[in-house]
Amino acid sequence: MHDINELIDNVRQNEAIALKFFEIERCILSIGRCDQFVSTLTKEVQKQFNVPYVWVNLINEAPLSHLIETLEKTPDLRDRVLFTRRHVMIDVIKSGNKTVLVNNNLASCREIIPPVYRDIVSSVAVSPLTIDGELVGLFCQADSDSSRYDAATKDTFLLDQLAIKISICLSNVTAREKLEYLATRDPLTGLLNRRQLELMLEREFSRSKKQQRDLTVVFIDCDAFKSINDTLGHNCGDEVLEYIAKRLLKYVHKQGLAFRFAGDEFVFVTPGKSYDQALLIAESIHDYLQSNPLRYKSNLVPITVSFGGASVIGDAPTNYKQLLKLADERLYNYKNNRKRSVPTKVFKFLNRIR
Ligand SMILES: Nc1nc2c(ncn2[C@@H]2O[C@H](COP(=O)(O)OP(=O)(O)OP(=O)(O)O)[C@@H](O)[C@H]2O)c(=O)[nH]1
Repeated sequence: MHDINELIDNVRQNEAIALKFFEIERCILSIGRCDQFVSTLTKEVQKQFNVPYVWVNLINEAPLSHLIETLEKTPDLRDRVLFTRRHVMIDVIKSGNKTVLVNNNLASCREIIPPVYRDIVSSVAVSPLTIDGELVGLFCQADSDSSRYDAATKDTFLLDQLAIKISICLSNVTAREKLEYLATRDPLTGLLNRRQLELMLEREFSRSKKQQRDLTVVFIDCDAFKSINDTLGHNCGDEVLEYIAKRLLKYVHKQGLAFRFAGDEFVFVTPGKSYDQALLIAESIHDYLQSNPLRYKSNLVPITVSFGGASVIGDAPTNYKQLLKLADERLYNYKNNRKRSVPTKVFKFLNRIR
């Protein structure tokens, strides 16, 4: 009799857990963005199972590295997502694909615990997350009670089931994000592509006019880029483009958006900045590149850029296409004036190594 009651109790408990799993899955299944996915998942597990600390470790290499920028910028996720190297994850879960419970020697998994929880948690359940059989992350639940995730007394079957469900949903959401990333970014530099520039300008142009708030567009073009390609090879040309893109992102990051327009032409847009303010940014990029040549194999390749801008308030164009056209014309005037005056450092360098 006692056994039957126990059995019935077990069935009821399993049913309750299955319902909670269903509820979690229902909440995360149709989410299309990774930031919302991590936020909803961690909050829902906290709520359904009354777990005080829940977070996700994601691998900081392919196939998820493109998510780092967005997820790290989301304030709500500061303690809910960590980017971690694969070997650090393997050190914790070893080569198995099962949940690991740790409640003594937490130092062994310190790196996978968000810094704010490190001195609070006393037991952790670490479940591997996989996409197509490859380890891509860890789903972690923790408590200040050291007996909650005790390897000696607790079973991990249900935690493994939960991790399998999360892995399937993660695979869906990352596939959707990857598609969106590929459709909006330039594959070489990772900058937003020309289509995104036009969409953004179409939107921001009318807002800027309505609010009489300036909006400046600046073109940046690498000098003698074809000669760099021809002399040092296409790979070197690619590295030059990546180097410029990185610097562009660094200088424009908090003040606007950077785009690859075409070939060796880049554009940045600074909402709220005047023409003069935006040109100061362009000058900083120019000056940095001029004094920091790119190291390519045994060469130090000098890089110079030309630039030209236009602004909504200052130049009063009637639409965003005119704004772009004006900025492009100023870039070419700038470039042609420089070409006529002095041969650039780049040409001298290339002539020397030819
Ligand atoms: N390596 C590399 N080259 C590219 C890429 N896209 C376009 N190009 C090359 O970029 C070159 C652009 O040449 P131009 O527009 O004449 O530029 P430039 O030599 O800098 O000339 P100026 O702008 O007048 O100084 C072309 O030779 C293209 O083949 C790319 O993704 N990678």
